[in-house]
Amino acid sequence: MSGDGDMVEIVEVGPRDGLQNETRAIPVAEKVALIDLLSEVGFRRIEAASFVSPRWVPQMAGSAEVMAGITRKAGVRYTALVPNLKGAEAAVAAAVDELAVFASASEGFSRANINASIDESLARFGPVMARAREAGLQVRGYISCVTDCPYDGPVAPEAVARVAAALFGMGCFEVSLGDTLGRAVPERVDAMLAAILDLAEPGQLAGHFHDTSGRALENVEVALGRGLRVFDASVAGLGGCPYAPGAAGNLSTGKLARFLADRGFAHGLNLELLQRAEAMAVGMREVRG
Ligand SMILES: CC(C)(COP(=O)([O-])OP(=O)([O-])OC[C@H]1O[C@@H](n2cnc3c(N)ncnc32)[C@H](O)[C@@H]1OP(=O)([O-])[O-])[C@@H](O)C(=O)NCCC(=O)NCCSC(=O)C[C@@](C)(O)CC(=O)[O-]
Repeated sequence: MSGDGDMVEIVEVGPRDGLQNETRAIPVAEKVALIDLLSEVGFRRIEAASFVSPRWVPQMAGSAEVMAGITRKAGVRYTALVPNLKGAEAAVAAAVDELAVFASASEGFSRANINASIDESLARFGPVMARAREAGLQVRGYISCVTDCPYDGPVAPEAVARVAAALFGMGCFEVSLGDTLGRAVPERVDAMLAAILDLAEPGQLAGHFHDTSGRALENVEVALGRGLRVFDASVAGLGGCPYAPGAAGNLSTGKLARFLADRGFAHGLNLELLQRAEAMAVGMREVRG
């Protein structure tokens, strides 16, 4: 398809979704340096942190220090993931610009990732939404395992639609649809999107594809065809998920930007600066083994 100059927003999630999966702790100063460089690239949103239990995801401990250390660039929103009110309080105290809550379309992953059923997790988000409203912050919703779950197998589009309806119902301004395992095939992504688009506009959705099977760009293509214009990606393809065994990195930001440009979409990123950030991210991964 041809983009005819249409703008697509790439949300950079590497500092969170990428670095959360590295095997050894990365010093705050390195995270800050990466985010500061990414801030120059042209992103409107950078997912910089997550306020989750450090026992569950030790790699994200120090998120408050990261937020305090970065040099905020005008026009960039620095966002953070929160699983509950405790996380929301910490994120608000750290002056994040946008929150993200995360649920799963499958019970197995929900239990493994946040020690709660899907309904329990949704119930926890009520107080998060109230706190966000009080702080004047918008909240993004994530749904994991939108086609496949590492524990439960294939996931029905209706299961994803049910969680999406709940997230929109509580006030999320956008829902990001996550192929957590990176094994989604375009046909099933299309069927899933068809179900969600019965209850939401394309402009309320984002695509979040991991690239385990190397088909993330095909899935982006399907989503572009369905009208989506926001996609998450990770610098140098950092990433995975600590609670999704076998999941490889996120779709690489550079790969996505080139793919979009080739199809006539605008993305607003400075590719030279992105390459510098990619080199830094690759260096962080190599140094950390
Ligand atoms: C949800 C919990 C906390 C439940 O974990 P739990 O053990 O059931 O929670 P709990 O309420 O019993 O609390 C246990 C301890 O954690 C503390 N705690 C409780 N909440 C927080 C908090 N917010 N921040 C800091 N600490 C917290 C709490 O205070 C307590 O501390 P203790 O008294 O024992 O010292 C835990 O399971 C958790 O943090 N899970 C996060 C898992 C995670 O971050 N996974 C990766 C992100 S999701 C993802 O990557 C997918 C996505 C979004 O990218 C999209 C896709 O690709 O699919």
